[in-house]
Amino acid sequence: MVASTTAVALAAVVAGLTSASPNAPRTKVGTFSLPQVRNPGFKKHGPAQLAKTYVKYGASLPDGLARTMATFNGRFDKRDSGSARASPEQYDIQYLTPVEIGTPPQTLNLDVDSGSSDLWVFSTEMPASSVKGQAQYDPSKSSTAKRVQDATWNITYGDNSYSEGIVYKDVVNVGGVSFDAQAVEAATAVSQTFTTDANDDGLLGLAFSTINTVQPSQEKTFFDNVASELDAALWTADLKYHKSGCYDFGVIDDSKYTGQITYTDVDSSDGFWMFDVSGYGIGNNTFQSTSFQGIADTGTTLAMLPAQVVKAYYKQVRGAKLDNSQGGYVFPCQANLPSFVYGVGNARYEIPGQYINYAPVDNDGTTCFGGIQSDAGIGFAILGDILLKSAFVVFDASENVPRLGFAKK
Ligand SMILES: O=C(c1ccc(-c2ccco2)nc1O)N(Cc1ccccn1)C1CC1
Repeated sequence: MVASTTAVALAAVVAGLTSASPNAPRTKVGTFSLPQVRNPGFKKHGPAQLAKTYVKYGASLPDGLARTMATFNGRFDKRDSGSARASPEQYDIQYLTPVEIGTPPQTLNLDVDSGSSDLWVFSTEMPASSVKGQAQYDPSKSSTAKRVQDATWNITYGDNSYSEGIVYKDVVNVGGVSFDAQAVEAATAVSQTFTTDANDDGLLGLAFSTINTVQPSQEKTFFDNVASELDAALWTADLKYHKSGCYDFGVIDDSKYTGQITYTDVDSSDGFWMFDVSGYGIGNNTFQSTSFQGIADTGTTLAMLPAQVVKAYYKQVRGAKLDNSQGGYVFPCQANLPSFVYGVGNARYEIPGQYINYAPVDNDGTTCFGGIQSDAGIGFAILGDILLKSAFVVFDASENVPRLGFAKK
């Protein structure tokens, strides 16, 4: 998570889930074929398959089988998937997604962040002076909130923003997918960068639970808690340039991308969705097959790439310069920016030059800040929103080795 400067958010509207009415008139369809696709989330389970057969033919379950199924406390009940809107703040600094917490539900707009693993929220447990317009989680108004005694958390992000607090377990619903004992990390203090972002009510971390900061007992991310109930243990990000996108859970919506999804293995040993970028290209110049490690981070606004790559990019931009007072490369706002191509395996994905003109740094819009900046000092590249919004991205934890999928759209 590293948002950058000023932010004015759009009100987030929950993307309603629609489904065809079961009583819709049946039209004669003649013949149709349903290509069989492997369900990536299918888990072989003999008793469940046998139980489904008994239920399908209306037979009652034999006692032993009924007991076996009962031990799975509904784990084999209706499978699940969900969809939640991701609304951009000004300059797409970050995307906010409505999340319902507690009973009755309290809706907070959270920054879905694949670069961190804490679900933390502005709360009534923090001083009023730190709250400037954000919605606050009030556990005293939730009949299902339970304090996790002696649990605390604190997290510092790459832009030196930080937050800390205490922990409750409560019901959390994201786009229709619900978990009834999610660790909700109620802030007791946040840095000024969070206080000044009036529309961001907290973060929903979707990196790996190994870097969750709750102590003394680490907590699981929302995704890790619901993964076993989803039709497939994956979620997808369809972020867009200057308009609302969508996070889906448990399903790959084939209407949201074109062509094939290219998958690449993830090294989650640092807790991030880290993978190998296979190379890069600038505009129509030859693709450079020089690979580097990067993480897919929906919570970081910009694309932080190896210094040599960034230098080569801005060499193609007349008037571009590294301005340390601004904290990175700037250029004349009228500059005609080349596109940037990144490789995943043999696939190539293009970021239009327009996406790389991030925002003006001055009031008269003369000088603009680049959407591609150097990853110097971080230790790996960060493929943030500037880059992710040019693709449909699958965060897939359905197999032993997690993987990322990228597709054009
Ligand atoms: O802000 C974070 C970030 C996220 C989570 C944690 C963390 C510490 C403990 C648990 O999670 N620490 C970070 O620093 N960026 C982005 C970034 C950008 C620029 C410089 C450094 N980083 C992590 C994803 C890479």
